Amino acid sequence: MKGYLHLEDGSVYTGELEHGSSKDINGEIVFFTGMSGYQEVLTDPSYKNQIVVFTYPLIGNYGINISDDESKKPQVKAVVIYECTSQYSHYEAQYSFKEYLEKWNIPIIHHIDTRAVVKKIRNHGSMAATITSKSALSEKPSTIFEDGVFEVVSDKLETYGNGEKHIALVDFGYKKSILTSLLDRGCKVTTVPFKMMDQIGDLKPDGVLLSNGPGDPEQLSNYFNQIKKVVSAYPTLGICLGHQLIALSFGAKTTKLLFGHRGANQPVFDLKTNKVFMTSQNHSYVVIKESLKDTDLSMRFYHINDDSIEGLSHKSLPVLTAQFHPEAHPGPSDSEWIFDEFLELVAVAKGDILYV
Ligand SMILES: NC(=O)CC[C@H](N)C(=O)O
Repeated sequence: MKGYLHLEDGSVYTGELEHGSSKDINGEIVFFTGMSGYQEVLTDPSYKNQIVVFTYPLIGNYGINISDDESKKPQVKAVVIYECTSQYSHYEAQYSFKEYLEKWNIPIIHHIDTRAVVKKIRNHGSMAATITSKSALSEKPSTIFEDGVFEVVSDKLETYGNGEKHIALVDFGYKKSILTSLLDRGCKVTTVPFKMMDQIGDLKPDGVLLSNGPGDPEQLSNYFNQIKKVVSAYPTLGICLGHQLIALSFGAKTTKLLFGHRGANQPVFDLKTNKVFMTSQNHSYVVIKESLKDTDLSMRFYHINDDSIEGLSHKSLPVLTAQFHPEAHPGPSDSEWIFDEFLELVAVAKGDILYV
């Protein structure tokens, strides 16, 4: 069926719509630049309710398997691609890209000029978009988006592994790879829905990890006091949304980037080692540098392309934060050592080692 992608600025792109429902699909449109990793992107809860444009022009060629999901189902609202192949080839693949999204009733609009769409987003900023079978709309795409974070979080605590170090993983929509990164390092992990953070004390964890998650971190302002208490009490790692929430809870401010960082080759500078490494990223919001001035936080990492903050440390507490994704999936594993550094902070606090 012929389909149309309408952007907030009035531009319209024509393509082929697969499994579009009679309802128009509305959401924030963002783009991902990695050449592979589409399955992880589809299932990353941080993309909840977003319409994702894949810049790589051929999507689906290695199908969808049962092990690379980052959560139990696709989270994106819709996808925009150039060519979507049904002919996949991979020994682990179980479905084609189309079959998988059809199963979950998620629309694909393909044969869209994705280069033109991405250029538009880069100049204008991420916008609201509507995908529909109608060539003209009576109203502009709505800029009111659902608060995804309340939809992606489980309602109970769950414990995995039986390692010696016990980590409370505060769930704002965590990616499975964050959990496996801790389990692979011999930790016992209890996932704690953010609404149940008051139960962390009972767990007596050795450390806390604040996860990634969708939406504007400011929407969680009711939790800032509680987050500050938790972070002040345990060695902590914050990843992406978790990093932003730590910054806000300690008095810094965040803002929205023009079009965000979403891809697998984002270069980051580490002020501690004076080294650059490649990272996987997926975020729109960033911590404002000047807002750190009156806080006890300082910049540890920054993005080489636009100088934005990519991670923080605390002047006296064992706290480390990363705006990028050390668990990768998709993307390079160059920053996996962030988990090791966090577990060293945990070991020092436990008295297992003297200092990092
Ligand atoms: N991956 C994430 O945790 C994303 C954080 C936040 N939702 C943002 O877009 O900036």
